[in-house]
Amino acid sequence: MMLLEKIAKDFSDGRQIRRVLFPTDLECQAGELMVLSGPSGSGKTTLLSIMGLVLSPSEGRMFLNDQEVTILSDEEAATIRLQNFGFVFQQAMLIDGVTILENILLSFAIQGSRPPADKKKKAVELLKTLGLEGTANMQPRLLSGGMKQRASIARALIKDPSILLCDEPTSALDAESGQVVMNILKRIAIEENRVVVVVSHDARVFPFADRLIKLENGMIVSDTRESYSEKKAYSQ
Ligand SMILES: Nc1ncnc2c1ncn2[C@@H]1O[C@H](COP(=O)(O)OP(=O)(O)OP(=O)(O)O)[C@@H](O)[C@H]1O
Repeated sequence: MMLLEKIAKDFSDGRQIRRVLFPTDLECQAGELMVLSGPSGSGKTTLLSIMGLVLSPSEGRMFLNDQEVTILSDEEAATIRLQNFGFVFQQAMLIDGVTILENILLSFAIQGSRPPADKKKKAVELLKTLGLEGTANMQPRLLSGGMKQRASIARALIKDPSILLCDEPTSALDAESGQVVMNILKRIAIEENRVVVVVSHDARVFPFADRLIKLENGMIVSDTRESYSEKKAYSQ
């Protein structure tokens, strides 16, 4: 589904060029939860940003459903991104002053179009599946951190993306809310057959991983696909 071939990234500070991601091969499959872990500065967010077509690699090729996306113009890449990707961040980043439902449908407003009626229905259904029934007309400030994060997952899923990329989705949450969020992300991967990639340095999310990848100094140092899910779940 998503294939990275020798993807590398260099950053320049104007004087020096520094390689922060060394040539990386990676294939991401639908139907499993992939966790990218590693110490601070190891290149997790850089890799996730390249996967989400937010950042261009310095070298290598990337394919999405057999289409090479590394040769696309910025505009074409943006279209592919809108069609295929959903993003969840450390902070839910909901807009205050508008309701949860309006937050979920915001991308349609940004594009200048009215949300189609079926999307409103879908947003309400998503809220229900995510345990947020009854919150559609509430303001974000009335929700707990965990509820806000679940609303941000609904926002990411409204366009039915085949790939969901999450950067530290539990690190602002308490253990219990983090567990709820990880269970949801795992279900989204397995039952809805999507690619779900979670960047986290939090060992408590590792038991949820179907595939656990560790990065160190811009390199994948381990890639394990074993039944972490049967091990101890997210706990204190
Ligand atoms: N825009 C940029 N310009 C220059 N250097 C950058 C830029 N973005 C990231 N870096 C550097 O690239 C390296 C990898 O950063 P990255 O954010 O991918 O690591 P990370 O593993 O996600 O870290 P953390 O867990 O702290 O978020 C770091 O040394 C960082 O300073």
